[in-house]
Amino acid sequence: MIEFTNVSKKYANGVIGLHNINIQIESGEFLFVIGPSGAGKSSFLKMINCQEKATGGEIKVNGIEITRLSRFKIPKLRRQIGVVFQDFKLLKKMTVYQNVAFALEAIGLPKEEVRQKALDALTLVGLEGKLLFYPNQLSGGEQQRVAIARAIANNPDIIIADEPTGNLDPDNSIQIVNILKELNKQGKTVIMATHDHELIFGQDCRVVTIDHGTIFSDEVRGYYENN
Ligand SMILES: Nc1ncnc2c1ncn2[C@@H]1O[C@H](COP(=O)(O)OP(=O)(O)OP(=O)(O)O)[C@@H](O)[C@H]1O
Repeated sequence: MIEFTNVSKKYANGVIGLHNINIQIESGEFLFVIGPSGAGKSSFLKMINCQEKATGGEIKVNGIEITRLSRFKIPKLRRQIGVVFQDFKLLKKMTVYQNVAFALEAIGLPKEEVRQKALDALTLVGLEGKLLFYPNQLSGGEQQRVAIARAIANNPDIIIADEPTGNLDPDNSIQIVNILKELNKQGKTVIMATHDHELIFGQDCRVVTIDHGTIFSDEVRGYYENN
């Protein structure tokens, strides 16, 4: 479970990114986070893996209070959380396989486990036939699928996706959401920020709207039922 209690984020330059956020996200939920540009969606996601630290309030992830976590304990938290970004963040000089394997090697897994986990993750996203391709030989949708494989390869409980479809056309966007929904069916908590209202129409999921750094609405099935 992820639990925010009175969470605020004031950046060093004085800008308020988040103000008094209270929310509980159960394990196994699929949550869309929507809101206009600058609303605080990325700030909200960055709190969960300590990419940014809250300046007020408390955040618990699977029972652990993370706002005052020492920097030595952050890697352990991050191993529970897979992150997917809008711009894929793939390493250009590495193949599809190497991009996923590299992330697993970096946490010190043995070679055989790296191989198995990388192949399993790439198979799950349908890229087992493109292991030796380089990112610039792939479509945007395929590149994002590599990034998802990298995020899930070590079997995290939680997936955070910050505008993962922001650079993709509608068909590829749907495909990415379908992969995230499949991962959610397998038990993972998925939190996805998006600008794209069209994409979430008809999706039977909880939708949280953030505006001016606060939670403006939190609809368990509202979007689905009203649209
Ligand atoms: N590192 C930072 N330093 C200072 N201000 C920041 C920083 N990161 C974000 N902000 C500010 O915090 C507010 C919320 O930004 P955030 O990136 O969380 O919004 P967002 O909803 O994700 O926007 P977008 O949809 O455009 O990505 C904005 O006013 C932004 O300028």
